[in-house]
Amino acid sequence: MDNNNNNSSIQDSNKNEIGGQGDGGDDGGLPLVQCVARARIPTTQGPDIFLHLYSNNRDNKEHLAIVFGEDIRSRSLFRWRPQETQQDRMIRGAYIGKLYPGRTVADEDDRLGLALEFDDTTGELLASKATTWDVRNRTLVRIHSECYTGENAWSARCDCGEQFDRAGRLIACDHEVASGIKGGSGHGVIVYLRQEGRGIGLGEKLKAYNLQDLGADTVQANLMLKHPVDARDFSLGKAILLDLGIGNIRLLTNNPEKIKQVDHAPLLKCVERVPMVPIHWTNSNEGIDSKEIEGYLRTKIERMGHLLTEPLKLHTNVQSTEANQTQTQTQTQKQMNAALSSTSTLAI
Ligand SMILES: Nc1nc2c(ncn2[C@@H]2O[C@H](COP(=O)(O)OP(=O)(O)OP(=O)(O)O)[C@@H](O)[C@H]2O)c(=O)[nH]1
Ligand SMILES: [Zn+2]
Repeated sequence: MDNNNNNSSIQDSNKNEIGGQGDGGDDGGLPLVQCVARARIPTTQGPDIFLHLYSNNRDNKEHLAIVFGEDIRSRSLFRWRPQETQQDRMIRGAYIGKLYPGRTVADEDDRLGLALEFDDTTGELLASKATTWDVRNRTLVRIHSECYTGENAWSARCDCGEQFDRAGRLIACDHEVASGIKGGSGHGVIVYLRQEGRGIGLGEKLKAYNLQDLGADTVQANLMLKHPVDARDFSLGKAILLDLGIGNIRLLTNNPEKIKQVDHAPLLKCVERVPMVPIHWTNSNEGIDSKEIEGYLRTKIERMGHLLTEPLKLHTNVQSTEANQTQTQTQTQKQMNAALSSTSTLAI
């Protein structure tokens, strides 16, 4: 295909900075997302991944998609833009195959013998089986919420960093022997949403941690700070998945609310839940082991309905822990209520 001609015939496409969703179907009120740039990242773990950076019309945060599989293509990234050159497209990451020194054409990969095709009128990528992941495939997906402490500060208060690593390993492998889980065989997506602290931000999460050290659980701490238990919104994640041409999700989660929220019929369907069992539960020599994480998991199971069925191996006896917790929490609640009503020191 002569891509320069193609370019001139699609001047009307992509008039807006922010593009449409997925295969162009009804987006049912989802935010508009636009993949701004994509690049190949060779990893220390094995496979190359393709990092996608998104803008959107809901917030000004840089949400990300970590894509395993070169053929999972962002529709908004690949769509032809008026007047752009093949070099522009390669720089944005809208190329097939791999870049190499001296490459001049984005839409064709001579080495693979493959070429992308586009609608002459709209500039939309025409997804063919040879070049593009099929929207009907069941795709392993993790929708991950940012957690600075768990990902960068070696926190043993939560398992976010561990879950992030594990999601990548599961997507890369065919089959995880220890759990029997069928992997993604190199195809899948980790959507990385910038909703730190279940949406309350890092500063507020740190305050919540101090309340937890004073005896509150994660749910109580959020409520004491006058935040919802979970302030997250997964609609940006859905819009990103649709933009990537994903239709059937095998969702890595224990969170029933996430399963409910991710469905967006008829375009996006959670066809399977793949459990995220803490590594320490299956191998006591590995994974995070701390009394804080046990409290965190306990609260998830007992107060947030997370689908974790393994018995908790608490550092202390379950019943006495519950009794102690109730006592401490009552005390803390009283102290906190008093503090909240009499002074502004804990006000947000
Ligand atoms: N407010 C608050 N946020 C937390 C706390 N611990 C972890 N987080 C945040 O929780 C988010 C991770 O969500 P989780 O509820 O742990 O897990 P999930 O993603 O809902 O569920 P899974 O898919 O099963 O992992 C990240 O944004 C973390 O920053 C906490 O104690 N308080
Ligand atoms: Zn975390």
